[in-house]
Amino acid sequence: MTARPEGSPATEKRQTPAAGGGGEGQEDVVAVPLRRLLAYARPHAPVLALAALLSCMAAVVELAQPLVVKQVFSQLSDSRPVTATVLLIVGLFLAEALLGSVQSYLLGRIGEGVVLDLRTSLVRRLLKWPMATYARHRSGDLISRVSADTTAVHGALASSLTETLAGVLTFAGSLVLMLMLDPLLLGLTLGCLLIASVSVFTVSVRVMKATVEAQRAVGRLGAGLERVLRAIRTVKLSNAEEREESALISESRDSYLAGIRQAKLQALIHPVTALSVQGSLVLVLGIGGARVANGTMELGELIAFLLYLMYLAVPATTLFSSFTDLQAGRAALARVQELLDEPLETEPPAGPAAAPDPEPAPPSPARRRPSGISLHGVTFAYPGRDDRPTLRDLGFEVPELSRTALVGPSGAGKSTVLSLIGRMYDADRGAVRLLGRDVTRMPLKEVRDLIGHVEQESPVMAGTLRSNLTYAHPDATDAEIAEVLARTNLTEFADSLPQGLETEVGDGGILVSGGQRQRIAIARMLLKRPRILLLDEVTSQMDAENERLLNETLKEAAASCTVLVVAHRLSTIQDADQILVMDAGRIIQTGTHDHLIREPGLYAHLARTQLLPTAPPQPDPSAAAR
Ligand SMILES: Nc1ncnc2c1ncn2[C@@H]1O[C@H](COP(=O)(O)OP(=O)(O)OP(=O)(O)O)[C@@H](O)[C@H]1O
Repeated sequence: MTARPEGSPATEKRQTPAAGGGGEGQEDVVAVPLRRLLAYARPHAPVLALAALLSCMAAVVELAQPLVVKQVFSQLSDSRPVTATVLLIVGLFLAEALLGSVQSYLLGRIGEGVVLDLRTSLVRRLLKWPMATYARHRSGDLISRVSADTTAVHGALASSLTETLAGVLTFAGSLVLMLMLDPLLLGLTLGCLLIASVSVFTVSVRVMKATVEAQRAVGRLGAGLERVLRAIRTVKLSNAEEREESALISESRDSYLAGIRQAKLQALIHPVTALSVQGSLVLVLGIGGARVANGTMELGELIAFLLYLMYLAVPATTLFSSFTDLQAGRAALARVQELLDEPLETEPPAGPAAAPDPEPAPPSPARRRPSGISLHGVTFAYPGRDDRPTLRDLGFEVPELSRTALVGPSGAGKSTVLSLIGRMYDADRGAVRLLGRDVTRMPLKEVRDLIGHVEQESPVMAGTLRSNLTYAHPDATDAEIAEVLARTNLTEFADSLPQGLETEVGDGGILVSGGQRQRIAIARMLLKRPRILLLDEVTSQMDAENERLLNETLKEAAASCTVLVVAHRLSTIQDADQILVMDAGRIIQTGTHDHLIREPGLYAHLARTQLLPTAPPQPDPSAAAR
């Protein structure tokens, strides 16, 4: 498969506008509707209800306090004892503190629970996307959405939403009691708060935009870092550190600038709210004081009203700032939701196990055994390249328990054929069959259980040598491991490692050589004992001795499984049972090595260029076509 670093221009070109990770930032800010945010809190409804109940109780306790204070003033003016009433106030303070603390713990729990739910759903779905979807997203941005954006949702739910709930209760209660105390003073207070509300609403929309910009910039920073770290050798060998450094710093700066914009806007909210409350305080003091002086209002009433006004200040500030946090959380959830909405790999409809499909083409006279792998009329174009199919009406059969080689020039589509066999992609037309069954009618797990695919990049994952070897067969015994190590000439290597099989091989197999990496990847698939073994250019980094040994191993493997090997070096596949020659998405020649080197065509041409003995030179017929 042609190596395609994520985030390369080709993948960015196909990125949808809403994908969010790549150099966007100019598209409209999206936010999920509030009900969708609330839907995530639904599974925690019982705890939420308890928190709401405690909120109500705290609000009632808080709202009762000014009334009791008013009572103290009345008792004092009537020269009655106030001890019991003062004790009641202290009790109310303690009760409010206790209720507040339990409520805050419950809300924190709900927030964490929602984040856990979101991350669980994300992780479950992320690993089940079709390959084309991964190409549309950048890994670093995905990581940022799973970590940073879900945390922002936590902020919106745990603090904003729930603080809003508590704030609304105290706010509404205060308003009702203030109305009962003095409707005129309440009217003045509401006038001031209205001005604040309009300004806060205007600011909060801009805060949301700035938040989204900051989140996107963090996503791009993650994606950029991931891209650079993955290819750190190339970066160093290309002397590109400074270029990459300034690109990464520029992403950090974008995030910083958006963060500063956000901080500036949020900083406006507090003074606007405080000023409106202070403005109403001055008005109430002035007008209320005058009315107390002329005897139309009691001092206790004015003090109670002022206390309610102070109570109003806290929920008003909380409400206004929670509103902006809520907007930010909705925007973050939109980025998370976008990933959750991506479709998963398609499974066949559940039903009785599919019987082998009738083979459409009559078996070829040369076919001695049933097909291990067969492709019929397969046409396939990568997403976004519909006008240029990579495979065109391609067909071939690989008899079961045989060794077939697929050869052809670079870009002919060999790795793509292997991808279709493993259902990394589905054919646009035609059928891919494994052991007589259409892969699209088999459960994905079954397809992948049947197959052992050693990819061209022979990935070695961060972890120990043992974890790498047993990745596809976690229950492998030590004896089985020792056997495959011997078959892939890795025994000496494993013994030479400081902690043997338990030695860490580094992220991406950075601590092993290219040839060792390829042999580890092959050993991993041999340990799996698949019925179909696919090998994609897996000897490219091996020395001649290891290549010879591997060929022996593959010959042995063909006694128990069907082997399809993609190779550039024809010397490695001369004794294959069948050779398929591929060019521009089609099979153009089929036969054994001895047969093909005598036939004028691409194979003989390739053999000559690799200095293999051939029949007398023939013109290359495909050269004209290509
Ligand atoms: N994920 C992808 N998205 C889009 N195009 C792709 C993708 N992978 C491969 N291609 C394109 O499909 C064509 C065939 O690629 P493929 O990797 O199958 O060729 P190949 O014969 O295996 O080449 P090589 O011998 O160099 O590995 C190439 O033109 C390649 O650019």
